[in-house]
This record gives sequence, C-alpha cells and structure tokens, in this order.
Amino acid sequence: MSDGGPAVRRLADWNRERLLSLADEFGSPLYVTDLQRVRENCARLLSAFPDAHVSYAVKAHAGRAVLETVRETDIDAECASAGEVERALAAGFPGDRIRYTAVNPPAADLDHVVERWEENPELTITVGATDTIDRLRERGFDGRLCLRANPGIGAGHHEKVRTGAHAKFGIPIDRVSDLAAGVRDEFDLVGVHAHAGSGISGDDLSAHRELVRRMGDLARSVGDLEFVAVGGGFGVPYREDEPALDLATVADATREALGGTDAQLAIEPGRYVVADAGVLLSRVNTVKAVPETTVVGIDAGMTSLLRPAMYDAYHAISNLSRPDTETVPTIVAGPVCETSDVFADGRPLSRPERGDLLALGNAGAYGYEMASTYNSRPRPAEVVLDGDEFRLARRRETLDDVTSLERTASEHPHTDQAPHNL
Ligand SMILES: Cc1ncc(COP(=O)(O)O)c(C=O)c1O
Ligand SMILES: N[C@@H](CCCC[NH3+])C(=O)O
Repeated sequence: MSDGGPAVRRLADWNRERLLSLADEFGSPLYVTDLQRVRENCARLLSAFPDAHVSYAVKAHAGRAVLETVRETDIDAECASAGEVERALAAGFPGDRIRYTAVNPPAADLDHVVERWEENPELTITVGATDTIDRLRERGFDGRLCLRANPGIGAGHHEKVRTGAHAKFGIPIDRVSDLAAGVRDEFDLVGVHAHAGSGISGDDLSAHRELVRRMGDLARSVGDLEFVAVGGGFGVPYREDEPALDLATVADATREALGGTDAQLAIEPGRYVVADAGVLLSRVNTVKAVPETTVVGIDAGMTSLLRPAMYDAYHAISNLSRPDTETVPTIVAGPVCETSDVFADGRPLSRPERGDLLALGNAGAYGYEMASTYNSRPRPAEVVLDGDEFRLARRRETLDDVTSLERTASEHPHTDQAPHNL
C-alpha cells in the first residue's frame, strides 16, 4: 500500500524556524495549516480504502484552501449545514460530490440546500428524522435521499462526541427498513448512514466493528442501495507517545464487519484529514511563579482553540523560542475569564519567558472552526503552507469585526409592542 507520507506527524516534525518567522510576520495567535500534509492524509485514506467512497467532513476545517486541496484529490465533501454546502460549492465541488447531512435543520438551511439541489440535482441529502423528510417534501425535494440510522452504538474520545447512541442523531435502526420501503416511490433512495462518534482509537475497534456489522445488516435488509455510509471518527495521536491509527487494520475490520453487500462502503473522516496538518502559534505574555509550578499566560485562549476547555483534550505544546533549555512544570493558560481556559496543567515546558512563542500541535481539526469571540476576543488569523510557499488564508479578526453586528437604538428603534417582546 502506498501510504502517501509518514503516518504520524508530531509537533517536533514542524520546521521551528519557519513557524517563528511566520509568527513574526503575521502576529499571534496564528493558525498554520500545511496543505501538503492534507494531501498526504487524503492519499493515505484513499489507498487504505480503495473501494470505498470517501467524503471529507467539512466541519473539521472549512477553510477554502483546505476544501480546494481536498477537492483536488478524489475525496468528496460531507456538509453539516447550508453554510458548509455553500463553502463546498464555492471551493469547486460539483453537486454530485456533495452530501449534506441534516441534523434538526433550521428552515433556512433546508430552503437554501433545496435551492442548491435544484441547480445541482445530484446533491445527496441525508436525513435523521421523519420530520426532515416531510419538510423536504413540502419544499418539492424528490432527489437523492439517504437515511441516517441511530445504530445504538457510540464511540469517541469524549462522551460529548459519541453520537451513535444519542437519540438526537438518526432514526432508530430497527425502523429504517420500513421507512425506506415507504419513501422509495417518492425519493431516489441511495443510501443508509450512521456515525458512531469522533476520535476512535486503534486500541479498541469493537464499537466500530459492531456499528459496521449493524449497518451491513441494514443495507442487506433495505436492499438496492448505492452506498452504506459508516461515518468518520478515525482518531489521530494527540499525545506524544500515542501510536497512529493503523488505517489498514481499520479498513480490514470495516470490510469484514460489513459483510457482502452490493452497496458501496462510504466513509466520511474529518479529523484524520486535517488534525496534524495544523498548529496554533501563541505568544507568552505572562510568566508567574507560584508554589510548585509556573503559570504561563498566552495570547491564545479557549476562544482560539476550544477543545481543551470543552473536552479536556490534550494538545502537545512546545516552546519554539527555547528548544534546548531544561523544562519546568507549567500551567499554560489563556486570557479568557474562565477557569476552563487552560491548555495544560503540569506540562513540562522549556523555561518560558515573556515574548516566547509556543506551538500547540494537532490544531488543524476543530480548531479555527470552533473558535468564538467570547470576551470580545477577535479570532486568530490563518496562514496556509504549500511546499515553500505560504499565504494568509484568513485574516485576523479585528475589534471592528467583533462589534460590527451591533445596532444602536437610534439606528433601529423598536416600536413593536407585540407579546414576543415580553
Ligand atoms: C455525521 C458525521 N460524519 C463525520 C464526522 C467526522 O468525524 P471525524 O472528524 O471524527 O472524522 C462527524 C463528526 O463527528 C459527523 O458528525
Ligand atoms: N469537535 C469535536 C469532534 C466532534 C465532531 C462533530 N460530530 C472534537 O474536537 O473532537
């Protein structure tokens, strides 16, 4: 199998001098995304799953440069909202390479996606509730439909990302066959779908296997389907000593669990494509010695990278400014007024000093995408690398951007005394 590049890319594999100079030029906090690594990750997926249909879960990183890079491979786009569909189209994905997975979709999303479907009739819509089918019907949609099952099995790195057993997602799997028979005349029923969750590790593929087995059974019971999608969720090593997921093993386990079916296997990884293609650079502004540790205050916070605050997620951190000095235990914390705005506690770091530049690894997936402007903090900029070239891909947000939606009472006087004001 041609693996398309080394399977693990650790923080130490990034070019330190290059990152230092990018932060000097573009400021911090700064996301840096390496498109060549995105390509390598896509190539590894395609070679491990040569017979599968592969879509990229756009939610992991929806930046234009990443989407264009993925589009140039044979990987399609799996979108979670009208906005993501719009971004996929703008990045050049044709409609037949876009799958929209609707989760309790707001009316505006359905209006928009159905409008796009009218122009791109090969676009596929995946639904996880009969309400969504009714609402699509009301809008005149009769195109490619996929039914999302709730398989009753969740997996993932944290309970908040285990979707497969949560009632929010999908139609209970034992009802899907009947529903499929009922909607076949009206829609072009092309597939069934499920997703266990995000961050499945190679140590335990049992949940993944069981989900795929149930989906194989479902595909056989529904019959006459183009594809059976078993979601994404392939994990990457966040800790320095964690091994990489062995994709060949996952692919073998998936094929074996699926069993014989005419429906093509479909997968939709997000994290695997972009996580190790991105780092977040952040400058130290405060160094405070406290009993037994040193608090290192940095200019990135939970508003730049939410994962540690939300999931207690681990991201490798390195002091790029002092690669060779002895380490001290530290607490690395952001500028947001929340106790959870801490990236690491007890982490050894090369003696940090004010002005040093830190890098946080594996920030390419669910990094910028989950950033916010809480505490009125502008979101970081993003630079993309491609070989020796680099360019600004998303400019830094400004304070004017953050306040731009504000309207004063004199600009928008509100005279409506209706009950909804109460
Ligand atoms: C339906 C669906 N597909 C794919 C993904 C991508 O997951 P991951 O980034 O873990 O591969 C997600 C996110 O968990 C998802 O909800
Ligand atoms: N945002 C999550 C992944 C969940 C993806 C959405 N289903 C994470 O950072 O790990």
